[in-house]
Amino acid sequence: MLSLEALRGPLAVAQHQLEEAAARLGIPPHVVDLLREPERAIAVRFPVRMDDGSTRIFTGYRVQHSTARGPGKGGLRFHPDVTQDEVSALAMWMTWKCALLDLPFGGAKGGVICNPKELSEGELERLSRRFAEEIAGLVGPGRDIPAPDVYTDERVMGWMMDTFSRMGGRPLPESVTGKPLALGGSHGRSTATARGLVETVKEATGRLGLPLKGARAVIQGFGNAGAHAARFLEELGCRVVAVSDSQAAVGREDGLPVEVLVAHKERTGSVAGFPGAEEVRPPESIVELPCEILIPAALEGSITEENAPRIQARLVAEAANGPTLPAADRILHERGVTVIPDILANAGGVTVSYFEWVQGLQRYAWKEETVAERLAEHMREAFAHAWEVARREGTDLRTAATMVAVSRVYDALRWRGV
Ligand SMILES: NC(=O)C1=CN([C@@H]2O[C@H](COP(=O)(O)OP(=O)(O)OC[C@H]3O[C@@H](n4cnc5c(N)ncnc54)[C@H](O)[C@@H]3O)[C@@H](O)[C@H]2O)C=CC1
Ligand SMILES: O=C(O)CCC(=O)C(=O)O
Repeated sequence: MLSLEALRGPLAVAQHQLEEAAARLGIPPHVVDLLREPERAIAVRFPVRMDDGSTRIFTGYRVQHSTARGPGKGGLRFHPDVTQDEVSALAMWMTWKCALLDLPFGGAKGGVICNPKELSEGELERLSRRFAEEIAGLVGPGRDIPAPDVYTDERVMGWMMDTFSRMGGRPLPESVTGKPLALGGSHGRSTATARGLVETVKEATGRLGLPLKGARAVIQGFGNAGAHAARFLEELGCRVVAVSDSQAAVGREDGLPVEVLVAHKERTGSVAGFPGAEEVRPPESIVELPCEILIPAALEGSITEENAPRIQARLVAEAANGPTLPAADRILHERGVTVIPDILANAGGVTVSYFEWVQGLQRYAWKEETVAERLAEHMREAFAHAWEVARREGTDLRTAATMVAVSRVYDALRWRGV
């Protein structure tokens, strides 16, 4: 058994979380053994013609961790550091997230090793379409439904849906979620992760007696999840005192004006050099700044045993998947810092993806208010359930949320005869 401090790789972290929950639930060893590794995984290597006439070879993965509760569901990441180990962990977290929210999905995830910032739009389109063709045998509306994740967006989802539809010989809006509205996307999907996150922050701060008005928020990662979270927290009266992206971190004691900062990032490609803000150095130390609410919204492993003792926030809401390593989790729990775990805090994205899939199957679009109301209701219910289990079992919220999820997956496996 590895010590908590040695658990750093995403799959080892996810397996540890599973084992912790399974031990408390008394799940039989063969079921834990089954769930420790993905059900199905493919690695593909494929050529893409570049604008200069050369051909480059890319590697990508699609991993289905579990389809016990329904078709695989999960995002697709384009990033230079993607590994099969990472994608497998992300797929396992998708299984728990969908089970916790009681969505009729299993868990899956995909990734392509590439740096989309260095690709032209044409190269990105050819890469997306070719990757879609390579994984088409494994995915599909009733088997596994991709969605956006880090450095992928509605454009990429549109190209993938078009590729699947051409291959299937008919429009297949239900094959991908996070699509543009014009292709059957859902109202509210682009802001869903952040809306869901903020709903859990409201639930947690209410129970902790922490007023949101005037609360200081620090956000690591200023993309889809992080920037929208900043917007919604500002609307609730929080001061967003620091944010970071892959290039820099900036802060301002009286609060950064979020809309102006978003426009600056759109114009320059980074939050770096935002007028009137101070630079935070090194950027990763942003998680240690004084604040009430810390939102990791970038990549895995940013909260470690080294920085956890210096974290000043009272509440950590994980927009990112896997940002807190197990040794850091223990330190934060002992220090009385509440962590809303990824599988709960960022589940708004997949919840609205589920709504989008249902709308695609029904060929019937819901109104924006319907999506918003149902999302808030799902998030509040999942939060209340995890909170209640944490109190009853005397655990942190991550263990409680994972216990709820693992017991639901176990239930499905038992009824399937496993
Ligand atoms: N987009 C979605 O619906 C969902 C996203 N998530 C998770 O949220 C996290 C962020 O995803 P998105 O916002 O969708 O991606 P995105 O591609 O829109 O944004 C990622 C942001 O993180 C920043 N970043 C990258 N490396 C960084 C670093 N080392 N330090 C600080 N910032 C860094 C980038 O500059 C960018 O601003 C990921 O962990 C993802 O898995 C979770 C659930 C749903
Ligand atoms: O919307 C989805 O299907 C999945 C989003 C995702 O990848 C995640 O929740 O980590």
